[in-house]
Amino acid sequence: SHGWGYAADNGPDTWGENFPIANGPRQSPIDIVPGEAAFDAALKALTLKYDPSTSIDILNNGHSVQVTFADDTDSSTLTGGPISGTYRLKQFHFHWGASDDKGSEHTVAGTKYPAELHLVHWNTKYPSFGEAASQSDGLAVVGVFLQIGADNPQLQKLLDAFDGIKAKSTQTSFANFDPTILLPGSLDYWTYDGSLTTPPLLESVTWIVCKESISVSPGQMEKFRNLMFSGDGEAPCCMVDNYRPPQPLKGRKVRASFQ
Ligand SMILES: CC#CCNS(=O)(=O)c1cc(S(N)(=O)=O)ccc1C(=O)O
Ligand SMILES: [Zn+2]
Repeated sequence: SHGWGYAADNGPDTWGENFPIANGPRQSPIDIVPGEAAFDAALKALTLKYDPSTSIDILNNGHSVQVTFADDTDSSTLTGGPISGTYRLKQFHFHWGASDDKGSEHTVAGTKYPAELHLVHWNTKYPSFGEAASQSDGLAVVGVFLQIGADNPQLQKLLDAFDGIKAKSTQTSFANFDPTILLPGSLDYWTYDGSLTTPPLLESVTWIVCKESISVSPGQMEKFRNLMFSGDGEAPCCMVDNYRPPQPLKGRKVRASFQ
């Protein structure tokens, strides 16, 4: 099997072969230890302003399920928080496990959540996402943990679209979706300097991880697990455990926006 993935022969432990930055100084995800995160009163509140008309399609890209947004204007943006300037929403996607005891990328004092949502934004001081992705302040990803609980009706429209994108490299239109409905009630967050958690693992991400999680039911988790890493006509392989484990902190400080 060529190309990176999450299996034994192409998973996170092998990524350093083609992407040596995998062993770099600011890799993600990390284990967040609340007791070691310093409250920083200078951190601003997050301002997330999303225009549902910018949602375009939902895609199974062979690594995750992703909803892509039009990012040619400042219609859906992230401002405030630990960042300066305006970052545009490009896409959101998830990471999850084969069972409810794992699946998130970030962990909190060693605790794994069953899934984690990532909303990817890029700094408009750069001309494009691709250009921003290679800059140390180019990207900002908001992470939200999903924890097992009651059915989450806000996820339902997303989950209902999964039947049409079961196989790798399939997509369907996905209009008028407002990702705000996926956010927790509190936007208290931890923040640190990190990287993409998939190849090319670029060290260009300001991570903003929400302290409060959103709920997902066991039945809803099964819908994520029915997606496939494999394409039509390939040996079927369920899309599960598409998460990178926590990476060394290497002296980085994690700050908290809350006391
Ligand atoms: C150049 C380049 C790049 C990365 N693209 S991404 O930021 O949308 C992204 C970000 C992340 S994550 N987990 O780092 O937010 C995962 C996957 C993707 C993706 O390509 O699908
Ligand atoms: Zn991600």
